[in-house]
Amino acid sequence: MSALEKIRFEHVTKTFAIRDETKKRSTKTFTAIEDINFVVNEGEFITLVGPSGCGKSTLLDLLGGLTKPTRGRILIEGKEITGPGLDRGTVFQQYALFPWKTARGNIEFGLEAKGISKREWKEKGDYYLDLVGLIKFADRYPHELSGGMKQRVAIARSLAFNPDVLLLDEPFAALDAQTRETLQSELLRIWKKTGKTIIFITHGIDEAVYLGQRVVVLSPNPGSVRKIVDISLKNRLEDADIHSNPEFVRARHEVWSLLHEPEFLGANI
Ligand SMILES: Nc1ncnc2c1ncn2[C@@H]1O[C@H](COP(=O)(O)OP(=O)(O)OP(=O)(O)O)[C@@H](O)[C@H]1O
Repeated sequence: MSALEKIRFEHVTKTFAIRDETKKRSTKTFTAIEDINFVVNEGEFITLVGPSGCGKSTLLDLLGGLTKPTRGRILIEGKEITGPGLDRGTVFQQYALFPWKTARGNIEFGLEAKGISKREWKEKGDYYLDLVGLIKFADRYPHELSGGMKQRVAIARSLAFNPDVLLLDEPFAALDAQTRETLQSELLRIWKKTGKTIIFITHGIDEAVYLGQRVVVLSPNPGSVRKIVDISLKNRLEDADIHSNPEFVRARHEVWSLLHEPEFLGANI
C-alpha cells in the first residue's frame, strides 16, 4: 500500500438473488457489478459516472458498509470495510434532514454521541455553518430553507463528524441548474479547504469532469470500470468560463464518447 492510498477496490463483485420468471418460486443470480478494481488516493476528488443501472448506488452502499461484496473487498487505509463507520460520511440526493431540528441542530446532531462537550458542539456548528455560507440561517428549520440550502446543511452535517471520506450520491440532482453550479463550486472550495477524500456519484458528464480529478466511467450489464479518465484542469474555481477551457472540452468529449460508444457500435447505420 502506498502512503497516498486511501481506498482500494479489489475485485469487487456484487450479485443479488432475483426472481426467476421462467420457473415458479425459484430465484436466479443477477450480477450488479463485476470485478471492480481501482485505488483512490488520500485527498483525491473522484467522480463516478455511468448510465442508469450500472451499479453506482450499489458501489456506494458497499463503500458505506451497508452491504457486503459477494466477492472481493474494499479497503480503507488497508482495513477491510465490514460495516458502517464514522470514518465515512454520506450525502444523498434527498436531503435527509431532521425536519424538527434547525440548520444548526441538524449539523450538531450526533456530536454529542461522539463525546464532544456542548461548548465544542457550538464551535463546530458555527464553523460548519460558516463553511457552507449559512451562518445567518442557523435557526431556520428545513422547510424554511431552499433546496440548495438544505443540501448545504446536509454537507455540513456530514463534515461535522470529521469523516476521512465523504461519499456523495447525486447530491445536486434535484436542484435547478444555477443552484447546482453554485454548489459545485462551493463543494470544490470546501474540498480544497478540508482536504477530504471525496467520492461523488453523478449522471452528469459536465459535473463529473468539472469536479473530478479523475472520472471513473462505468459501463453496465454488469457494472464495471470502462476507463478512468484523468482530468488535468487547473484553476477550476478561478476560470469563469471553465466549460470553454480546451482541457474541459477534451475531457468532456472523452467521457461522452466512452458512455455513448456502445450505442454507436450497436447501431445499424
Ligand atoms: N437489492 C437488489 N436486488 C436486486 N437487484 C438489485 C438490487 N439493488 C440493485 N439491483 C440491481 O443492480 C443494478 C445496479 O443498481 P444501482 O441502483 O446500483 O444502479 P445505479 O447505477 O445507481 O442506477 P441509477 O443511476 O438509476 O440510480 C440494477 O440493475 C438494479 O436493478
